[in-house]
Amino acid sequence: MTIGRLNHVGVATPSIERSVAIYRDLLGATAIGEPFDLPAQGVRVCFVDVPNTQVELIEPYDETSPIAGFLKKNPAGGQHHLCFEVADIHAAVADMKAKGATVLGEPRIGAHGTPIVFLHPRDTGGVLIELLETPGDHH
Ligand SMILES: CC[C@H](C(=O)O)C(=O)SCCNC(=O)CCNC(=O)[C@H](O)C(C)(C)COP(=O)(O)OP(=O)(O)OC[C@H]1O[C@@H](n2cnc3c(N)ncnc32)[C@H](O)[C@@H]1OP(=O)(O)O
Ligand SMILES: [Co+2]
Repeated sequence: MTIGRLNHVGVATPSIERSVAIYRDLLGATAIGEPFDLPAQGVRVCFVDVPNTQVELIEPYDETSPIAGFLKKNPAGGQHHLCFEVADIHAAVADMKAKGATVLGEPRIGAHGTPIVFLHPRDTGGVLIELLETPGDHH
């Protein structure tokens, strides 16, 4: 497996609305999508498009969200994960497992509508890594 393009940087926030105001008003972002719920993944999501990648703003969907613990430790929010594209998510999972990394759960459909999986931060130098099967084309 080889990681490819940095698809997005995940940023956890207690309030997508407040974070959108920061990226729009302070940082001058001009391509901010509409927030949307992803209950199956326990988050509300909003994409800030920048050249070559995206900031993926994520807010807990409810108290069972996988990012609830992170926000308890980091109440103001913060950098949460990096997402790299891979050609084949199943081959990537097999390769990661063969190399002894902990793959969290099974590949499932993420916010881009393609299969994703996460590697445990303990195997990746303390950085939560998401692998995403490359969408058909880059827009
Ligand atoms: C899928 C939709 C969307 C997309 O792109 O399509 C998303 O990206 S949604 C993103 C939210 N979903 C996930 O993050 C799913 C995968 N994450 C998990 O399963 C958990 O967050 C996990 C296992 C990484 C951590 O779970 P939790 O925080 O409940 O457990 P611990 O507090 O015990 O953490 C264990 C250990 O990991 C460290 N940790 C936790 N979160 C992070 C992080 N974001 N980056 C780096 N390190 C992290 C935590 O500090 C603990 O370390 P330790 O030294 O053991 O204290
Ligand atoms: Co993500």
